[in-house]
Amino acid sequence: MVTLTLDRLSARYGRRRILSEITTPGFQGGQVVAVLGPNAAGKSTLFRRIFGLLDGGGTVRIKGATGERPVAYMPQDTGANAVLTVYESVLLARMQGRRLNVQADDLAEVDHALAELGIAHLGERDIGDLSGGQRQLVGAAQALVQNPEILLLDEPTSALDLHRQIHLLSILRRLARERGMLVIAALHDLGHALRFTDQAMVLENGQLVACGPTDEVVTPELLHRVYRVTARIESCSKGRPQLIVEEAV
Ligand SMILES: Nc1ncnc2c1ncn2[C@@H]1O[C@H](COP(=O)(O)OP(=O)(O)OP(=O)(O)O)[C@@H](O)[C@H]1O
Repeated sequence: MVTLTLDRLSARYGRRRILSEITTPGFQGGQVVAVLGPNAAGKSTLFRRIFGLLDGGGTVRIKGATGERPVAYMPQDTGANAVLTVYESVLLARMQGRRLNVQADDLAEVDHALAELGIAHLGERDIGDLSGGQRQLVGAAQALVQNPEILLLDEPTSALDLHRQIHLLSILRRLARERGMLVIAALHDLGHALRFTDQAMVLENGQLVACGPTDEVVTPELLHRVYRVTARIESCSKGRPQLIVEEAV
């Protein structure tokens, strides 16, 4: 099973230090990990640093990976400059790092990802013509078809309507369990974090201020201290945690 551990991980933009010595326990395949924290806390920077797009001190330790490219990354802004159809863009993501020798199973994976995410009908559309939410789902499909062992998703639900938020997070949690994939997702919706993630790491000003099981990390005290809101957490009739936010302080 794949594990990912961060050891005193730092990152800078120019001379400005953004992340300061982030150290985590080993996150294991099969888990969904939330990366939480207010705006500008350093969540996107952390993803870029883990994916190797930024330099800095410390180590990203990946153990137990079987493939050559174990990590896939879906950035916050998936962009849409390429003149490609949705289908072509997802197929291209599938073929990353390999010669463009498309096999039947590559096409089947693309078909499956588009269908699972509910965007098969968009296959022939140019990606530049999509809505923000449609583009975000295409970004998720591009990441999923790579069959990564570790999947980094930077705010994958930020442009989605409520149904699609729940749908995507449910798929991610199921795939984590089924494939033994480690999913790490930045989320602003702490209710979703409580419902769909196993572990949470909380960043504030580039520092890791809390890390552990999500229901132990996301507490009224943390919400007050880090997010500056008063809130309470209750159980709904189905026993799921419900976050009730009262006011900004
Ligand atoms: N390319 C860049 N060059 C210089 N500074 C940057 C760059 N990208 C981000 N920053 C700065 O790094 C800090 C952390 O930004 P980052 O995007 O990692 O935060 P975030 O937690 O993802 O925020 P948000 O929730 O708003 O998306 C911010 O102060 C931001 O202004």
